[in-house]
Amino acid sequence: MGSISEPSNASFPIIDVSQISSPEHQPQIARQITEACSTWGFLLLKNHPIPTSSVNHVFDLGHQFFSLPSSKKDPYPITPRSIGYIGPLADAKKDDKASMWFGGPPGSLDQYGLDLPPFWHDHVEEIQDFKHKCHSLVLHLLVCFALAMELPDKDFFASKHLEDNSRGNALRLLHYPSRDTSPREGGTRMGTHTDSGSVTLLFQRSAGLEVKSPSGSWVQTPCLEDTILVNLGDALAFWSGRKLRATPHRVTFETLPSGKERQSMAYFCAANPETVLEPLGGEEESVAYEANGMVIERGITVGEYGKRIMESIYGSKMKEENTKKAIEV
Ligand SMILES: O=C(O)CCC(=O)C(=O)O
Ligand SMILES: [Fe+2]
Repeated sequence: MGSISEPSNASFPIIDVSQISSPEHQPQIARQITEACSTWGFLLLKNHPIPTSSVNHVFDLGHQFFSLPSSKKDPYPITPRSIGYIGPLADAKKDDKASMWFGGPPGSLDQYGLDLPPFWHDHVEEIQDFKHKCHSLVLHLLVCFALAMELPDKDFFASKHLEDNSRGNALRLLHYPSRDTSPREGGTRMGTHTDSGSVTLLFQRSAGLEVKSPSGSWVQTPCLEDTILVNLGDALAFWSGRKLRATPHRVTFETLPSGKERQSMAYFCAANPETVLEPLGGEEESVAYEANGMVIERGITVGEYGKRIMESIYGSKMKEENTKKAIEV
């Protein structure tokens, strides 16, 4: 593996979104965000509207939860509704990280509380509130894309990302444990992948994520206090006619050695399942859009795309499962 550059704040896009709701400043912010998403497919938001206290609270809850003995977590494996836990070295790729998933529309954590490890029973409201704050910010970003792409309706993307969409929106708390000895030669913390949906918000407590830079080299993303890392998924990249990019990223033992712990949290937002993915701009693309070993075809729905990803990973029995789980666990 080649060496990984240190985070470079000089070239990595960092965008101030304090005025994202102001009609006067929105067009300029929209241009900056869209430019970053067309080149890097990643950016850091600073002065964003999600209170630091909310972010820290969910991080602290996550830390308490991940510190519990396995007996309090393992009996609640992730379910088809994308609610539940998966421990280190337990997913198909044996990645050395743990995840706690909170999938589904508002209310589903109340409705399917039995899927949750008991630790979370007293914290459902806080998690749902945090998901709601994340969703509101994603909607702002989606308006920015439509404005900068000069679509006739600035809500073109946002109106197709309902918060109560049954499949799309999930919060994932991640914990990369520290160990005295490396668990496996050649293993990964999180394998190279692109996200599948539309927009991901990533909160980090320390550095460790690597992304493919526009020049093709792997670089570490900067990790600055009170910022949110944003990246895009394949469905939106395809739908935008490839104006927006879904960029490969990963976490390796090289940048996050086994002796080092790391916590992050990702909010994944995907379009409503009935949304038809027809590339905007209308140009005929001779090169197929390939992502995570699958081709996305024109006219496919977000729901069908999700189903195919599931089937490609789990086989044809998994018809009604959620997309996120399939790609990211
Ligand atoms: O741990 C991280 O920071 C990356 C998480 C990620 O890429 C994902 O969950 O899809
Ligand atoms: Fe990811």
